[in-house]
Amino acid sequence: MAKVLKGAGLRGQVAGKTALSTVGKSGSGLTYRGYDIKDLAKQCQFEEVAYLILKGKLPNQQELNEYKQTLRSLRGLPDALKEVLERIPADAHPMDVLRTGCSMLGNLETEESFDQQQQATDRMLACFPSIICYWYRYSHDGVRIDVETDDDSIGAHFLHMLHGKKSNSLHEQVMHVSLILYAEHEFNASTFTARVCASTLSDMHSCVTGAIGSLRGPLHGGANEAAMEMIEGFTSPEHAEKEMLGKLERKEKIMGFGHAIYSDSDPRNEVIKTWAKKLAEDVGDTVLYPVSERCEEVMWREKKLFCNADFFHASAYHFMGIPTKLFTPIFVMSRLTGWAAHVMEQRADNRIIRPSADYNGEAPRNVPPMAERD
Ligand SMILES: CC(=O)SCCNC(=O)CCNC(=O)[C@H](O)C(C)(C)COP(=O)(O)OP(=O)(O)OC[C@H]1O[C@@H](n2cnc3c(N)ncnc32)[C@H](O)[C@@H]1OP(=O)(O)O
Ligand SMILES: O=C([O-])CC(=O)C(=O)O
Repeated sequence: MAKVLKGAGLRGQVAGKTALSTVGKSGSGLTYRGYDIKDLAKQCQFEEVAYLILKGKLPNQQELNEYKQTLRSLRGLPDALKEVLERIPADAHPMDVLRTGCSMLGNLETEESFDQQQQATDRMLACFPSIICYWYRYSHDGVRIDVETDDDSIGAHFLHMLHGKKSNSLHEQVMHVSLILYAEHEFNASTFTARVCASTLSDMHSCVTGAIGSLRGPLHGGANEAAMEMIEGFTSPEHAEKEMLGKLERKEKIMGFGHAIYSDSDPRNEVIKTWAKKLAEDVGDTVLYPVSERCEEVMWREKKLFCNADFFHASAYHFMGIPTKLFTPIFVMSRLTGWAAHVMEQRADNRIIRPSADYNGEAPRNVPPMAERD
């Protein structure tokens, strides 16, 4: 494990301006364009929030209907992309599949000028669920699914393709909430990756491909999968408590806890936790939810570490029958809105992002001839 230097990781340094969200400001916790995340999760569908983040205002009913219709019309996949997906093995990680899928789409439907940035974004928003599920169902079940469903929302489209049947209204609602919660989060690692890429005046697909790679890691989006792998190994709250104490004793990192910006809670946790509880009741769970709650109690009691957005997402997704390895790709389906909006914001007022390094290597020296080297 690398040694963590004080002040490392650009912590606390302002790296640019954004009008998209505030994270960890006192009072409201997390806002998208001034709206509190809790109000958005209670009152809106994901497509409304995507519209807000990308276009700067909440849509009226007609604008929302038209936007959803546009997204529905963009769900299909080109044959060349399907061929690539069919060649990726079943044991590949779906984040790698999505990274390749995004990059391939950029070859087939290249963003030729920045005038096409909204179009390129809408296309990815509409077809990323198709990419994930087409590959997953082909490589795991051997079926070539129809990705052009008439489902109303992105979340329902995803669940329909994954399970081969329409989702129920509870699950569709949870998908709206989850996708809203994950949509945008200021200068997190994957968004910053996208902005650095955008600052070179690169294309939208390159920015998003890089961001997918950053989100994949367990210290960022990959934590929801790592949290699931941990909690499903616990058979009871008592067992969870014993194991968690052991992990803390051994100074192991516990995925789904802690945050680089929030200091005492992540406002998204309270929201997704409520829905995880509803889903637990819906499926009659008596283990996973109580185990998750006990993990939360132990971490707070022992270390004052709180659940971040990822922890209760794990059990919520699990109760909806979503395979663990598809958890982080769902994060992508949502965060794409934030990434693309940041790329647009960067392009609108750009200077190449190029920080300086504090050199701590060798002093200047001569290149020795080959015969004199060790
Ligand atoms: C949607 C998202 O991306 S949310 C983040 C998802 N990631 C995770 O859940 C991974 C687990 N969490 C972590 O690794 C970290 O908390 C991060 C990466 C989120 C933030 O990292 P940092 O800002 O460097 O953490 P921070 O400086 O607050 O850590 C303070 C101390 O708490 C410890 N700590 C922080 N998180 C954890 C954790 N999850 N488990 C155990 N200890 C932890 C650190 O080791 C550190 O201890 P030390 O001072 O003895 O070295
Ligand atoms: O902001 C961060 O560092 C990580 C995070 O919670 C997110 O990207 O949603």
